[in-house]
Amino acid sequence: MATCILGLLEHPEVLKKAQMQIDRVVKPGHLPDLDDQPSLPYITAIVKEALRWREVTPIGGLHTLSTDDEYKGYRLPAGAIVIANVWAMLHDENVYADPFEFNPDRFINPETGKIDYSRARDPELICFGFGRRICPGRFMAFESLWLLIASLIATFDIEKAKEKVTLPSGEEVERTVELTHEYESALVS
Ligand code: HEM
Repeated sequence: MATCILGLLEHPEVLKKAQMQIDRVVKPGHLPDLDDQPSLPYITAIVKEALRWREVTPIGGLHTLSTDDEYKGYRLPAGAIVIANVWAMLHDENVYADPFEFNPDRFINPETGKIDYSRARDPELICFGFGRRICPGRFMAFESLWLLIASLIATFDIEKAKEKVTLPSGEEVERTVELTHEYESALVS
């Protein structure tokens, strides 16, 4: 959620586009629900991009090999610890153009406006781990995030917090609070 708010804070045009899609699809006075998901691909793209851009588990889970293995000519003995570099996979510029940009449009086909993973791989295939020990909570996690983010976008504007400051000259000015790791944002209903 925090990642998503940060991305929307830095990209007001993404927030506007998402709000316009919600306004077109969801009846006035209602919040988006999971039945609306197929008609709200831009919200889905925002959630996917949040999961990719600042992934929750950059090095996934640690696993131990139960038998000897080989990968690209490297011998991997039983007992070795294997760590999947999820961060590198989700920031590979061969798969995600401009990987450090928060850009949900990478998952949208410009012609159809629908979700399209042919230009950028679905981050869900990576960020929840792999194989037998893949995250069993991934469906619940994705749907909950989707509902939260869709509801947030439907009901609030997200802007940088503003503060009033008195300069040494006595003049009062309004400035935006800068983004740091302790960033602040303002939700405006
Ligand atoms: C955005 C949210 C989440 C992310 C990014 C995430 C990611 C992950 C990752 C990367 C693993 C390790 C997979 C591996 O070892 O290869 C994992 C394991 C696990 N996750 Fe999640 N998870 C999320 C939410 C949840 C939720 C909501 C639940 C439960 C309701 C959950 C339950 C579990 C459990 C039980 C494991 C251990 C599975 C095992 O070792 O067999 N996760 N998760």
